[in-house]
Amino acid sequence: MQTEKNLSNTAHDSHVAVDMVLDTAYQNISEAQWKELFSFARKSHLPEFIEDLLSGKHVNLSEDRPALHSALRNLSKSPVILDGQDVMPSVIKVWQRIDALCNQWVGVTDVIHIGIGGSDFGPRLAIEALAHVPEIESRGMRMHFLANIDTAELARILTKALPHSTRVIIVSKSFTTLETTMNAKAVVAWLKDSGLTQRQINKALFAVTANVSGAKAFGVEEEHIFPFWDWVGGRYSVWSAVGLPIALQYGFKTFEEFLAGAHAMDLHFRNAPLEENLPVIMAVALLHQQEKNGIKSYAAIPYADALDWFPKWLQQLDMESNGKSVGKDGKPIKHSSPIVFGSAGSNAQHSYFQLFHQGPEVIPIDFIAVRKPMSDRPEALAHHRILLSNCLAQAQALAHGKDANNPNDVYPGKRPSNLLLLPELNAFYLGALLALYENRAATLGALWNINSFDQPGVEYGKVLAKPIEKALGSGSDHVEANDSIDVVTAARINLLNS
Ligand SMILES: O=P(O)(O)OC[C@H]1O[C@H](O)[C@H](O)[C@@H](O)[C@@H]1O
Repeated sequence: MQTEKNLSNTAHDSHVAVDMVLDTAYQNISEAQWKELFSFARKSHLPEFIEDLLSGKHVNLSEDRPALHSALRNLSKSPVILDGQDVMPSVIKVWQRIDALCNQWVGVTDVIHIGIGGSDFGPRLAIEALAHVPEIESRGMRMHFLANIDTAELARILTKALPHSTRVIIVSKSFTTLETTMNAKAVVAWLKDSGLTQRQINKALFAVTANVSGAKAFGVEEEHIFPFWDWVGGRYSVWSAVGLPIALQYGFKTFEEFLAGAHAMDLHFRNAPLEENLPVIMAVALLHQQEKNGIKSYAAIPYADALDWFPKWLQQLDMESNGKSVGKDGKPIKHSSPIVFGSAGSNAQHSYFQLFHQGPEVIPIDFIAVRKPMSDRPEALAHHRILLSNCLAQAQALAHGKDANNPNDVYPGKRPSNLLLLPELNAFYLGALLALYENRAATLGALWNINSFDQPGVEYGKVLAKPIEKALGSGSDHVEANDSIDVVTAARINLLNS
């Protein structure tokens, strides 16, 4: 079996960092091409960018601030200077408060975590991912995540939660996100309707935010507010008190391990030469596929059911960070984020893998596998072996393809993929995995000349929703088009109001 390149492993095919193996053999990139890619990265001043990012320079140019989420997992506590001041004392203070809170919550049956986007995906993913790790003891609270403004999610939660032993955490960097504040009001009303006194409600209500005055104005007591800072992007915020559910459910030590894995990955990102640097290798490989195959999308398929939320978290990370058409200088750019999608394997094989194998487009894939089964029961070992063999088989089939007389049976092959192998799934390696992808997104942004830390494109729709909501609220089915509502939308409003 051969692809373009002889598929015997070359120097750039297999790398280890933080005990994770990245195998790029099926990327089909020659030695000379790798060299060129790393040389391009150097010409693009990537090493300087990495240093600027991790040392607190204002890499978020449009908002004139740093993107210092790495400080939130800096367990070495070494000073991180931002505009002349060490941020670590305030970070450490929040860690201490999280730790203390874990000990205070006794008899809590339900936690309702209200937040959306970056205030939701990270903790939701971590709670799911660590739920079945045998070494991690869960405190057994029902951890409910409430994001959607659609009341279906709210209703589902409120039928299960026991109001007198529920705690509510409102998580919003801005504390102005409509979905979150409305859901929070609805949950407070439910507590009231369930007979809780104002004092009991105050006791139940907590907030995590960069807008402390906003949370206070909402009615959260100051000592129940866990702050984070404007230099932490929402989609990079799970390392802050946004990750509170991880500590509350699995203990502060587990939360620390999660941070430790991410910190280890940051150290690797900062210190490893580009040629051995996992986030960089993954980024330049994607760049190569954009140049060579004009790829427009890529998939992340974790062969671990516990990581089913990972692709959703990754979608926001990659597409909100790098889904842009102009560079830092405001000029059009050649490449930006492909469409990202994925879900747990082997389920995904039974859904959209047909397109990977025989569709007209080349879609690079990150196969993410875990070496250690989630349990050592005999049936778990057998299941795990089948899971891994499927993962390996899919990558091989995609790389080599298959000839046949019947065109229907032809697999074109040369479909690139990475294998990322975690030694086991625990808090440490989950942290390392997320930080790997965060650093990869930042690297891609740097190579594409994109500011990965703002998201101006999400605002316009929110602005337009306001007059539309007003028109829907009017109940009139004679709404006319105006400056903010066009003819099509006016007709749709009239349809809904009729
Ligand atoms: O945390 P919040 O301020 O409530 O923001 C929640 C989300 O809102 C917007 O959709 C932003 O695009 C996201 O980046 C953010 O994560």
